[in-house]
Amino acid sequence: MANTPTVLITGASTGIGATYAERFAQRGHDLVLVARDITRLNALAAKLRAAHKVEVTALQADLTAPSDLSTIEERLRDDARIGILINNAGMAQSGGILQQKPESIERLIALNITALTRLAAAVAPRFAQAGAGAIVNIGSVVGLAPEFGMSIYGATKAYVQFLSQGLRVELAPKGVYVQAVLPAGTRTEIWERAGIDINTMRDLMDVGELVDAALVGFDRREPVTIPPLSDAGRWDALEAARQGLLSDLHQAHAATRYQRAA
Ligand SMILES: NC(=O)C1=CN([C@@H]2O[C@H](COP(=O)(O)OP(=O)(O)OC[C@H]3O[C@@H](n4cnc5c(N)ncnc54)[C@H](OP(=O)(O)O)[C@@H]3O)[C@@H](O)[C@H]2O)C=CC1
Ligand SMILES: CC(=O)[C@H](N)C(=O)O
Repeated sequence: MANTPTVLITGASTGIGATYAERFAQRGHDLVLVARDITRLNALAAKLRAAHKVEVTALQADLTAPSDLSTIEERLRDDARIGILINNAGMAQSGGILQQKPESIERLIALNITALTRLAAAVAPRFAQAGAGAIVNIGSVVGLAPEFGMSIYGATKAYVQFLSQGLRVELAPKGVYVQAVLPAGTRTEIWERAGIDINTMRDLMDVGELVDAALVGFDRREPVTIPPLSDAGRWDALEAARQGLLSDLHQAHAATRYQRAA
């Protein structure tokens, strides 16, 4: 695989995805940009070609639409130049489960879970075969916090984190790098799209700062990168507690505390 492989970025028309596109173009990577708004994608592609002399392909796709998703899967399977997947496209919802309609739940899961998983699964065999490649999945700190009251969105992001950690276990021995990035609130259009007034949000991170931090983690080959977390030991402690709990599970018998007194 090339030293500067082509990067396929989903949700690249704005926000975190568009910023990844700029940063990878600055590094000299050719790009494949995916989103629904082809006008915005074409404008970004033209700007990046002119500024950085890289090849940029814009692909219009609604990743919740089965035929569009299949097209992007095919591209990931077949285009051997693509060596990095930034699985970024995602959406949020305002409110908890009592506020959601079946269609909006369906769409959220289709984009945040199904599309992200299928794209990773499409590219993984080729990367594993090549013994190289990187899959970056954008989760959220909301996936760590059921307390935030965004249960469905948070659950999709907890899934992204679990999937990323699992894929790392499966694919790292085959030379494939998998990173989960967990941003906290970041200044992008996601808030407005979810019907949340951005002016009600305090302390949002600038999107450039977020992506630059995520790329520090990428360059270090971190499994999980949490840009707003100062003390890395906090994450390590959480992981150690989880591992400790696993080692205390005994499958053959219910724990004594669940056994009825005879
Ligand atoms: N901003 C934040 O506070 C945080 C964001 N995140 C995560 O980061 C990721 C990016 O978010 P952010 O940049 O903020 O969001 P934005 O809303 O700014 O951008 C979302 C991107 O995804 C694309 N997109 C949305 N729906 C679809 C679809 N059905 N098919 C294809 N592309 C789609 C949009 O393009 P188009 O409309 O052209 O299709 C756009 O390019 C998401 O996964 C989000 O959950 C995580 C934590 C915090
Ligand atoms: C809307 C949100 O909650 C945000 N995208 C996040 O994940 O923090």
